[in-house]
Amino acid sequence: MTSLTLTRPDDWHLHLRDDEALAAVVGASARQMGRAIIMPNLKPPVTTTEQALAYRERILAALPAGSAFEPLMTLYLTDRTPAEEIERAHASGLVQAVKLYPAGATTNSDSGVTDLRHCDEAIAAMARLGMPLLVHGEVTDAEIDIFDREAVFIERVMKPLLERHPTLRVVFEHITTADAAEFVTAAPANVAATITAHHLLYNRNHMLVGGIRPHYYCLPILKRERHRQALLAAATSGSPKFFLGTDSAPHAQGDKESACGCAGAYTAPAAIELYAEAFEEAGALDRLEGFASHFGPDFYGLPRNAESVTLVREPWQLPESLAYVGDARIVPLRAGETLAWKLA
Ligand SMILES: NC(=O)N[C@@H](CC(=O)O)C(=O)O
Ligand SMILES: [Zn+2]
Ligand SMILES: [Zn+2]
Repeated sequence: MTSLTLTRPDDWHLHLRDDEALAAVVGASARQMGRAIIMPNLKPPVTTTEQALAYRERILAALPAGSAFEPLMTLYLTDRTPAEEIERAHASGLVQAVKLYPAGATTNSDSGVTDLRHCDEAIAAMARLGMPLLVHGEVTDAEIDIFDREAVFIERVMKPLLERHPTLRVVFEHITTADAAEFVTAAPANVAATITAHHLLYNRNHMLVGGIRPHYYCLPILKRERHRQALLAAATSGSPKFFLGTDSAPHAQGDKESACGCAGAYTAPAAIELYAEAFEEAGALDRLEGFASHFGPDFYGLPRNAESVTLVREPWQLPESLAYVGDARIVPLRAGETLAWKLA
């Protein structure tokens, strides 16, 4: 196959940051994606509808001229989010979902939830309104090994949550383990998952063998090869429960290449190309469109995009780095390397 035309994809999990960083990165996603679910982990986090709508305006203002990219906004759930805030968010028509970060789980998650039982009223409102809860699924207990945090989360948090709120629509974000893929597959239709391109392409050896590669460090951390294989099988299965979410998470080069480097892989500049590479490896390029362009809007109850995009088999080199904030640069995943597919 030398070219592949598909309905324009959407990104159901994206970090765009704010201010200068937003201006530097938004164009990369807008070039590829029709819409994206925008993560609310700013500093301070986006916890109210008013903040989400103001953030949306800043995103729209930062878009390249003529772009039709649509930011779909989210609220950051805290221990104190009132049910009325969920109702306001839903009524706005512009806030699509609410994000659960366990406190301390990842970048800018200090205001995250300490105990989900504090959020029962907000979550009951979401279940009633059909608003999805997007979950960063890792426990944060110091004694749990970083490679086990997702699997333990399923038992300790995800299962009890769905027992208390069986009709809640849940997206298990950026899944990284066979355990999560199996859990989502077995769950009822109100439970789905996003999968990143980097978790489909890489295992922990890519990050750690022959030297530590900070641009492969993200959360949840890359796992063993058998988990990557399970994710690839889920993504290419044709199941509508699994759809595209890049988790493209920009950090300045110096914040990644550091003695204490930030978590997050910047994949937006070549997102669909990276997914195409993963699907091709699995011999499933014909399943890419469902995963990238159909199942996400179907789950969110939104129309599929009307436009299409074309990928061509044409080797091209990703830049070593790109302009970011001030003098700082940002290093995209696979910087300086050659990719097989190119968005026409
Ligand atoms: N994925 C990451 O490693 N980092 C994300 C946060 C997140 O999605 O957990 C970020 O905001 O930098
Ligand atoms: Zn996350
Ligand atoms: Zn994320």
